[in-house]
Amino acid sequence: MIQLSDVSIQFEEPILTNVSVTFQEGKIYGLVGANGSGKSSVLRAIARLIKYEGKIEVGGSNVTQAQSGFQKVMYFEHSEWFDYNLTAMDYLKLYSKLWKSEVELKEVVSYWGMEDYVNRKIGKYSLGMRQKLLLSLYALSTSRYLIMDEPTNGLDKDAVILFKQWLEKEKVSGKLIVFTSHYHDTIFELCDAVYEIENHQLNLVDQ
Ligand SMILES: Nc1ncnc2c1ncn2[C@@H]1O[C@H](COP(=O)(O)OP(=O)(O)OP(=O)(O)O)[C@@H](O)[C@H]1O
Repeated sequence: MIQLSDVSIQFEEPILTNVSVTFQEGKIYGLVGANGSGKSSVLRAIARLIKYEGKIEVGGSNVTQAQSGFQKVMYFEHSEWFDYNLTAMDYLKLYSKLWKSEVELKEVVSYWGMEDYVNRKIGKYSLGMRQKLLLSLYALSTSRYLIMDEPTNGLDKDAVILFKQWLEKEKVSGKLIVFTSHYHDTIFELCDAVYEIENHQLNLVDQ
């Protein structure tokens, strides 16, 4: 469970004001909103990367006080976070160790079709290639809480199909997934619930 209780986020302007919502394991949640409405900020708050007021509990533990230490949620915001001098294989090995993954690296590389470039430096990848690497890090994560910012960014249609298949498998295994995307993304078909950020609130959208 991820539970936001009376959460407010504010920069120069308010982003969220006194929002309470609960996300359950084994379900997929979508988050939409206008550009700049605060979608990424909500995910960053859940991942404890920014300050907020109120309480955010992940799996029952209180994370009101941002603390370093074990990162319970899996959040890799976007492919610009990669060090372009490293290779996909460097990251796959690192995440496999960090999350004590039992998934074979070979399987992940093959699922996302990264065989041809897995040992090349990330700086030479296209946007879609970097995004497949980013998604493959989620596939290695053993976290029950997958928080994703625009996961289909840069993917071609075949890769979107792979992503949808993978996401459904993760859901069936009991994971809780929250992702943001833009209004017309077909991945919202997979969601158990979609919320829209409007007027600093999270409003449930009729699907
Ligand atoms: N670290 C920060 N300091 C100050 N303002 C910030 C910071 N991060 C985000 N903002 C502001 O908060 C607002 C929400 O930004 P955020 O990136 O969460 O929106 P978003 O809904 O994800 O946008 P987009 O759809 O364009 O990706 C924006 O006005 C942005 O300028």
